[in-house]
Amino acid sequence: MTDLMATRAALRKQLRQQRQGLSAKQQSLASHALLENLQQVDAIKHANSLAVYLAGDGEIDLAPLIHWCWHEHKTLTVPVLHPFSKHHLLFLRYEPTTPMVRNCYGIFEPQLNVLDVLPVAHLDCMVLPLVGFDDQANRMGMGGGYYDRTLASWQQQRHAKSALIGVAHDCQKVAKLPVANWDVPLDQVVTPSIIIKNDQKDV
Ligand SMILES: Nc1nc2c(c(=O)[nH]1)N(C=O)[C@@H](CNc1ccc(C(=O)N[C@@H](CCC(=O)O)C(=O)O)cc1)CN2
Ligand SMILES: Nc1ncnc2c1ncn2[C@@H]1O[C@H](COP(=O)(O)OP(=O)(O)OP(=O)(O)O)[C@@H](O)[C@H]1O
Repeated sequence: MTDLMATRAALRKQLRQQRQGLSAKQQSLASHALLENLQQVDAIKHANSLAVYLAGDGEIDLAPLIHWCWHEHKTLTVPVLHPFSKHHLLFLRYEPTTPMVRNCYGIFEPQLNVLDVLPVAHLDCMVLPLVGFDDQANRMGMGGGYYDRTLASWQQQRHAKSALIGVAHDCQKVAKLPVANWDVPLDQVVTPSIIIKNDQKDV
């Protein structure tokens, strides 16, 4: 393992422990405050189709956002582990009645049905969970490279107005994240108390 990967792995472990240590009350307050901030973001307001996620591991809960999006008749998708292509994700339509199963990590995902797969190029906005971030909008995830691979292909196909928004608890912020050359920077990072815009991008 390179020094960079070892540093990232140590930081990942520490930040995951931090978010796992939040109480149910802190989680609930955070998820509602996050919704208030996300509702200020143009890319969320104007998106017709979004990718979200179903929280586990102390991740900030998107349930309030999900219910608001359904109320607004936005199309939602969530990630599903690809059945054949290792470390790749599919994005499947997610509605209140969608039959759900647990994947090998214990995370709920829609039961696989090819008719429900939405190509990533069709998504207006991707809201992804962060393990860590910095004020340059660099990201670190769970380390499986699932979002890295998804974002590499999304980057090539995305339409001009699409947006990449990372969300996290405030305690996931670090001064400077060691970045890898395959990392795709976020357009914005939103937490319960801050909205960081990436200066390098026109958002
Ligand atoms: N809510 C949510 N859904 C998501 C992701 C995510 O980060 N959050 N993913 C984002 O990528 C994908 C799943 N990726 C994951 C990658 C690693 C682990 C994990 O717990 N790894 C264990 C090792 C497990 C093992 O070896 O089998 C660990 O690190 O402790 C979980 C999910 C797709 N869905
Ligand atoms: N575009 C890509 N194609 C193939 N492999 C990749 C790509 N991007 C990343 N990887 C691999 O995936 C792993 C991801 O490690 P990294 O530290 O970037 O995780 P991460 O930032 O937590 O990402 P993720 O949220 O996607 O899990 C690395 O081993 C890397 O070699």
